[in-house]
Amino acid sequence: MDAITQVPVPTNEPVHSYAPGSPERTRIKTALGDIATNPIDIPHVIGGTHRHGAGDRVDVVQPHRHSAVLGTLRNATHDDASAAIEAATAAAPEWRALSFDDRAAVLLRAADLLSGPWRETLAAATMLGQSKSVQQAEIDAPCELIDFWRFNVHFARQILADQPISSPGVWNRLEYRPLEGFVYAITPFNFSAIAGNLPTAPALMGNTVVWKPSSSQTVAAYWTIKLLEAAGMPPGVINLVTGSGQAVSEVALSDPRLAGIHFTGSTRTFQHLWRQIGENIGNYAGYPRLVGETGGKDFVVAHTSADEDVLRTALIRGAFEYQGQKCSAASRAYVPKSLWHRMRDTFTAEVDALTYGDVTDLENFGGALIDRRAYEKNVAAIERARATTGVEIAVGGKYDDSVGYFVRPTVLLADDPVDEAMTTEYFGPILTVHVYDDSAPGAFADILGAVDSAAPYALTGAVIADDRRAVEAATSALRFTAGNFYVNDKPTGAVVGQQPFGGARASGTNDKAGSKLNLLRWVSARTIKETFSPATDYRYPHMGSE
Ligand SMILES: NC(=O)c1ccc[n+]([C@@H]2O[C@H](COP(=O)([O-])OP(=O)(O)OC[C@H]3O[C@@H](n4cnc5c(N)ncnc54)[C@H](O)[C@@H]3O)[C@@H](O)[C@H]2O)c1
Ligand SMILES: N[C@@H](CCC=O)C(=O)O
Repeated sequence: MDAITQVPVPTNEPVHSYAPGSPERTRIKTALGDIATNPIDIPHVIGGTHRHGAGDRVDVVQPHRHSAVLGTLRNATHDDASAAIEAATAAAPEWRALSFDDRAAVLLRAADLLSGPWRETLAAATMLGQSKSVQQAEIDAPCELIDFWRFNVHFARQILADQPISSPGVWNRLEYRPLEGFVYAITPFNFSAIAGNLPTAPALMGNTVVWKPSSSQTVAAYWTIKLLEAAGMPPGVINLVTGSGQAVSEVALSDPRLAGIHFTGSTRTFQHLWRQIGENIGNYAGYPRLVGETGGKDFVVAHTSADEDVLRTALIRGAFEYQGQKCSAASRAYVPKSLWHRMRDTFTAEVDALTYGDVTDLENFGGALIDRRAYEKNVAAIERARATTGVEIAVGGKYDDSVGYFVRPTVLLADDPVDEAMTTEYFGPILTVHVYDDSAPGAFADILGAVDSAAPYALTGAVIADDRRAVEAATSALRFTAGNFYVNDKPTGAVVGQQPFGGARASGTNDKAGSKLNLLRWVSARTIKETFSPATDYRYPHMGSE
């Protein structure tokens, strides 16, 4: 008989320190050596078969040492895309017929494997392939992905338990069916955890998936699918196709069976996909669910009462960890003049001292930008700032791509609160500060208005203030300016189960990855009403004669 089970109560995966002398430091060095010296011929994984398609070959390199090749992928062709969709379709009946517990067990086992023997493999692949410091890789590839897998199971169980009431003689039930068709997961370069979550969240809810990771993240993506196989994920449930995704979208977006897109990446790409789907809307069996978490121009606004050390730390960690390549990274700051005068020298000296370099040297704070395109975009932003009246480079502004795609942590000062540098996502280590005159009456309220209206995004933001009235004013004035709002903290580093993550406006559909809200997008509920004493006469009592 089927039991009503309870899934394990999740807790956040502890973050290892990798301090000198720690056992994890020894283990990660071994894993880094293994991955760096064994380049992979990366296959597509379709219906459980590892196959090398006929598409162009693309090298995946270490961004901080671009001569070092970690592997070679192939751009998926139309044939590869069709095969992946067919494999997902073929696997669907058996996968959705499995009990929730059976599906959940695959992800819980994957989480345990990642917490144990697979931990350093995924962390090292993320360090080398995406140029993350060991600390940044640790909070991503093992910890956040483990949390996604464990917490999603817990939240999914809550969804299944959410049932309607029943009146006497009736039993009402909600059946949480998977979507009819396949889900297309398209994932970004910057988080291996997001890459692992986007295909697995719909799979947990009973869907089968075509997964197209970012080319730059494909080494870690490959290890993720190997890990899922080791955890018992049946063939065809998640089908990995590599490369640019152009051909995959041409096939997937014109397939009537497309049931949903689970996307994280730039606003531009998501809008492109949305437009294509709009154009094809009459051709689908239903209305594809579109879930997209996209760009940001994330802010820190400081009040006159802000603690200088708190503000400095929030700015440095928020803007320059992972070279500013988090969608949540602080990239515009509003600092009162009275405070800026006191903190400028210490702040710029600390920024100047940040070390970016080869991430295998664990003493470094950060690494390089992901690729040449990102490097050139940030170099152009710096040179534009240098040439623009009213914009000053307070610190940084240097770059060098001879070995890796390195851009120094840079702080710009912009007189104009709507200068391009205050409104455009550069996705690199550039923080623009606007210093406002806090001696004028109503200055804080005015600056909150500027924060709200400057950029089209609404992803993350922070207020730094000790005066409670300022905290309240910012929380209220910026209600729609960020989907993740922080008080006296940096705007990055959301933890699954603690700060559900996502933003609105141009930043996405705000479906909060790693929460119940996201999982609900991957089910289509059926209401079942069963009547135990059905009516046998159509006439109502009021129809009787007096
Ligand atoms: N809001 C969030 O949760 C969040 C999280 C991480 C990153 N981001 C955003 O992601 C961006 C950086 O990531 P990126 O450079 O990987 O973004 P991107 O849009 O360039 O790429 C994202 C993914 O889309 C793929 N892609 C691009 N065109 C495609 C097409 N026509 N068909 C299929 N796939 C296609 C890419 O290959 C990649 O896998 C930033 O804007 C950042 O803010 C947002
Ligand atoms: N969830 C991450 C950001 C993900 C986007 O890149 C954070 O909160 O810093």
